[in-house]
Amino acid sequence: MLLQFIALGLSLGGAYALAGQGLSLIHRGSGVVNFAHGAMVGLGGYLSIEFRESGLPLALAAVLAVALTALVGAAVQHLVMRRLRDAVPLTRLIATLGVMTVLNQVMVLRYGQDPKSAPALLPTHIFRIGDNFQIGLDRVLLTIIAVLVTVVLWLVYKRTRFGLVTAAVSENPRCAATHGHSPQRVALINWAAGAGLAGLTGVLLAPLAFFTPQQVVFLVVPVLAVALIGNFSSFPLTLFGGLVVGVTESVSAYYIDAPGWSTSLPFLIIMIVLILRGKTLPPRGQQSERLPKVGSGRPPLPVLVFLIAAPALMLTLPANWADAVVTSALFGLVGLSVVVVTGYAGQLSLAQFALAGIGAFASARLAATSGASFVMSGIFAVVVAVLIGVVIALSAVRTRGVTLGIVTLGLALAIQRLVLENTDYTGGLLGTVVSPPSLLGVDFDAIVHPERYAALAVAALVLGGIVVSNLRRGPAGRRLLAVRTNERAAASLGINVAATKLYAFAVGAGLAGVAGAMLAFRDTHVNFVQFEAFMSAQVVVLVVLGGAGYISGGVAGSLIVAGGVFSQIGDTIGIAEYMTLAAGLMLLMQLTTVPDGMVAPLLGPLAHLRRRLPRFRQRRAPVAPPVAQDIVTGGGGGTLEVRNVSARFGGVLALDEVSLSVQPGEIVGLIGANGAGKTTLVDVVTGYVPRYEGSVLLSGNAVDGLSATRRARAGLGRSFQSLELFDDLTVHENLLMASDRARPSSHVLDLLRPAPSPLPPAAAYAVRELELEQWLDTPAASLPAGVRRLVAIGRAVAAEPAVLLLDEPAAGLDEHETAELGRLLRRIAAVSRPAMLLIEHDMSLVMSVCDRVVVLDAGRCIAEGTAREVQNDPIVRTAYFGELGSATTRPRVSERHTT
Ligand SMILES: Nc1ncnc2c1ncn2[C@@H]1O[C@H](COP(=O)(O)OP(=O)(O)OP(=O)(O)O)[C@@H](O)[C@H]1O
Repeated sequence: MLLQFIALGLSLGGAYALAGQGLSLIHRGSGVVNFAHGAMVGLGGYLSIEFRESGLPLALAAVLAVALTALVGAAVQHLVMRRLRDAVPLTRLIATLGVMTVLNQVMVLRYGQDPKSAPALLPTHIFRIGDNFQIGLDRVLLTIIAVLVTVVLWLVYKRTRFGLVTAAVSENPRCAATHGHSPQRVALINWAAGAGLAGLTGVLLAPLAFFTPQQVVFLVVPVLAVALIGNFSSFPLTLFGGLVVGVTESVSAYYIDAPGWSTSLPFLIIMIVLILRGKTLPPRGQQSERLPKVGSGRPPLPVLVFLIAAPALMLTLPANWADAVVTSALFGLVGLSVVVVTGYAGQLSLAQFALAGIGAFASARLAATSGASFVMSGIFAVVVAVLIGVVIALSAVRTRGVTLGIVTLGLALAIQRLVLENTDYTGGLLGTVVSPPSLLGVDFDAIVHPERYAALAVAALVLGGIVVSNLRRGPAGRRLLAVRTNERAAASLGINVAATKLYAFAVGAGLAGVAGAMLAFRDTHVNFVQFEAFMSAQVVVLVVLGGAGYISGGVAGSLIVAGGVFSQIGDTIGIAEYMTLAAGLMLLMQLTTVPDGMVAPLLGPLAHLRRRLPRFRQRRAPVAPPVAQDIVTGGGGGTLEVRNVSARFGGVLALDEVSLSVQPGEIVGLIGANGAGKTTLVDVVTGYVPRYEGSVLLSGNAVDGLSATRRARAGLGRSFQSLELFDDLTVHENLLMASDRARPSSHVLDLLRPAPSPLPPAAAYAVRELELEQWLDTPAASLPAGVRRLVAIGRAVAAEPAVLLLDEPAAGLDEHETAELGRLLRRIAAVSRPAMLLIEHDMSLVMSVCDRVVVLDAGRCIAEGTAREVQNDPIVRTAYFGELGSATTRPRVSERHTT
């Protein structure tokens, strides 16, 4: 019997492998992870069914279906992806969600929701071995076709010129273009080939399975898992991955009775591997992705007035409109959760509607089993949704970007299949029966009083909006934006990146939980199938369409949702069923024209107007009076001691037994040629290179083993050679980040009322000394290069660290600015007395401010002394000033002292 399941798994695995190869081709040729791949498989299958039904011969129907799907793939590349070629991977991923929506809706409209299957295409002769084993020839052939396609692809991409050109384009499109290869042509061919393979998978699967438009789009989940095993590049590994996933799925169906486990298990295993393989902080040089612009979180006055009056207005609505308002308002709440998680914290979550499903499940089950009230059930929904949200967020701690999207979509599907579709848990086929809700003695039965329920839903949305607005304007929101913009810089200021992500998911899950509970109590028989994973992807599509960085963007998108307000309008003119299709198409157009969302062009000028009107000018606390004595380090200056530190990257020994110490109030220069190991030393000291030998001590206490965040909190401050400013934040906010410290209570209080944030004295001092006053309200992304550098220094100083490590702070500064910087460093050393390590190539600055200088060469410390001693040291002159040949064979300073 087990053998039978393995054989069935191999044929399923063949289909996964075939589709997985297509997904990999698209990624190879264009760098896009195509979330619409399942929909393309469905398209191929449905087309073959349609052609067969229209009387075309079997083979012709199959060939036409594959060719048309390939054409659709080429069209997606030509019409959408080509225009997004310079967009970040996340935007391109969201575009494929738009394509998924469009194809899904085309299938729904053309073929309906009922399951469909095709007549046999391949020979169906049955092989039997004994009583317990039988398999159809068509299934065997499916696996053989997958193997043959893999071999052909391997040969084409390894041995042909086209394969080489694709490899070159995927490695470096610009460089390939300069050699006369068109990246767009390569992408077009690979999209057509990849979609064609998806179509072929659909054609071969359609006779073996029943297709529904909703289910078939989620074939993308196992196929993504398969492509991940092949790392989106290796054909043999993708084949192997397909067969393994297919067999695991089939065999787990043999061993596990509970529904959903067989399809969820392989994916869950891969998720765990992905999460374990990930890193808590991205590596040096990894650029943060530019995400959509973020609004100020302040609602314009007329909108505020309308929102407060809105619940009262809802009481006058007729029943069908009230229903539409409930749908839009509650989707709006889930939309707000996407604004928090994706817009503010920059984490792509495709599981937000699944979290609403969890909220619905928890509240309805509690009410049904214990008779708990509507309010109690709602509170329980929030608690459970937050807990599950935090579990989902654990994946965001170690994965990011596209991978996180894959992981969260897989988890949404697992929640759907394991919990929400399991009738053992959900109260049988009738669903969970709950009593109509009432609040403060008022009946809110959505069937008897739909207008009251609409008022309640809108009130919940308004409250949700206020919570998100408070979040955006307070320190907690700044931390989310800091993490979204630059995780490394956030950690350098003591922000706990992992906790911040968990917090964003928790707040988002809370909002989604409320929406879920209210969606549940809308009916007396709660059916959880409405919370399918497809809707999680749909919510992201709608919110990105509206504007993921704006509260109004999250709400605007929800107006278009099926059954929502625009559907109701569409109903009156007979176009309601086309609304979701329209939303998908609009998203594809919007991403190429207004990538920040539909509300952005509206809110931009409003914000500009607000800045110009004195009454509404940004209300931020004034900069503190400029008194030098104000700069006080938290615990006074500290001592830095580096003992015999060695660090390597693969075969490169970047640091070789380096030892040095810096005393409170002392400025030590660290000089050396490019690649000498200076930045690596700063990375080691501040926790960015966690693996090293030797020891780092802060004021006598070893900090080895502590994370970058904990070292920053202990008093180790730094600046970055690449600055790593929070580009989405203003200069003022960048400086505030240095002093914001999250208290446990502030995580909740900030949601109720954002705390005022005056600039701390050290930051105010840096602002004055570095002449940054006029730039305080400018977003860091819009600053001139020199000012950016000054802000980076100001931010490091504003954190009032006990030890301050500055990595080439003067690079790019003019003479006047460098002199200012020198003066500032000396005054900080004299007044607040941190130990300062200054990496600098500008020797005049080093000579003028440093008490001592340490010279690194090829990872070794070769000299140490006063600036003048070092400058006159013949070994240093050889190694650094390049008077003679290489000095890599020179003894390190400790050896010189002992000889
Ligand atoms: N993440 C990494 N992976 C592999 N090698 C690395 C990595 N980071 C640094 N290196 C190598 O370690 C050595 C030291 O590099 P490091 O950037 O610390 O030098 P540096 O003195 O700061 O140079 P520069 O003045 O150019 O910044 C170099 O050979 C570099 O190529």
